[in-house]
This record gives sequence, structure tokens and C-alpha cells, in this order.
Amino acid sequence: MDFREYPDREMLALSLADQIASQLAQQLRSSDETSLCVPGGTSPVPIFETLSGADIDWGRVTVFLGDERWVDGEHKRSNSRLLRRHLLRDRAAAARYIDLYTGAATPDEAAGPLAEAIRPHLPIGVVLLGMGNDMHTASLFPGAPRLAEALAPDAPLVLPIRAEGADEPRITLTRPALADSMHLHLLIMGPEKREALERAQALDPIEAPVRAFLDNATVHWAE
Ligand SMILES: O=C(O)[C@H](O)[C@@H](O)[C@H](O)[C@H](O)COP(=O)(O)O
Repeated sequence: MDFREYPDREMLALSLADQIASQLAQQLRSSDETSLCVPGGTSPVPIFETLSGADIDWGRVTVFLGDERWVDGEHKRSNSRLLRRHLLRDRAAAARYIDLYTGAATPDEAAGPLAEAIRPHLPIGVVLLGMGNDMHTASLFPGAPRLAEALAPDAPLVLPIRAEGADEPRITLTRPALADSMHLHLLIMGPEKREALERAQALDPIEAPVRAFLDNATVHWAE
């Protein structure tokens, strides 16, 4: 795990957006296309807004979320709505986008088709993960009934998740889908998350799901 501390959140956002853009551009120099997987939540918004203006060939980048709340795309809790407002605009509006919210009644029936939609984009070019204070990442929540299944090396690429820590049914990419990415970044801000990260390093992924990704992650932190 590579841990990078920044003087403030603005410097973190500018630097991380630049690192992601550079990694995507580098991949596009040797491949026809690449992929970018991003988290929902509030922390990544400044990174999205900087990244949306990056001068790369977005038409050859496929973007998708690492997880989604199973709510309509215009619902205030929708991560897809967050992306449309903060990332998929400016130059990045040209990106190809796979929406994890399919409109199906439940995430259970959407998981199979979404796995097939995601599969051609593996290994993901760049993955950005967030983390909750409970050490969840994506929608891999401690205590979730299907967490062990989602953490297994042979897990389906996409699974529905219901958990006490989640306000609504979720859909999430799983460990094999996320962990094998070419570049994996973890974004955390504030003292509580730094403390949670330190706890996670000593725990098993079943107790601290973010632990499943730390070995290959570059962690970006500011107060
Ligand atoms: O759907 C989600 O909520 C995210 O994908 C989730 O995994 C997020 O990254 C963490 O909950 C941190 O969220 P904040 O950045 O808002 O603290």
C-alpha cells in the first residue's frame, strides 16, 4: 500500500485528478480503449469536477460506478445522478457510460446482465474507491449477508447487496472485478477515515472489506 498525504483537500483533488487523467492517457497510447470505475458519495466530487475537464480522448474511455444505490436516476441518493452532474460533463461528457441502475425492479435481476456489460472492460484501467468509517468500500459492507460471496476470488463480477449500513438495496462490483485493475486508488479524507484505514490494515476483509484492496492501492488522504 502506497500512502500519500496532501497539505489540504484542494491539493489532493487536483493531484489525484491529474494522476487519474495521466494514467488513462497513458493507457490510451497503447490501447484502443480503457475504463474508469469511480465511487459515489461526497468525497470524490472535487476530483470529478477537475477530471471532467481533462484533455484526454474520453470517447475511448468507458466509465461506470463501483456501486449504486437502487434508486431512480433522478433520486437525490443516485450515484449516477452525481456522476452526470459532476463528472460526465465538459470534455468527459464524451465518455461512454454504463449505468448500473437499469430500472429493473430489484438489483438481483440486473446483476447478471450488468456483469456481462462490465466484463469486456476488465481489467479496469483505473479504479477509484471511497471508504466509509465502517471500513466499507463500494457497497461491500461489513455484516452484509452476501459479503463473503462478493469477496471470493471466483465471485460474480456484480452482486446485489442489502446491508444494515446501506439505506437502500445496492448493486456492487465485487472483489475480482475491482481488485485486478491496472491502477487502484483509495480516496479518504478526515481523521476518522484515517483511523478506520489503520484499523482495517490489521483486520480480515470480512470484518473490513476495504482491506481486500489495500495491498495494491495508492491511498490519498488529507485532513
Ligand atoms: O455509494 C456509495 O456511498 C459509495 O460508493 C461508497 O462506497 C462511498 O465511497 C463511501 O460510502 C464513502 O462516501 P463519502 O465519500 O460520502 O464519505
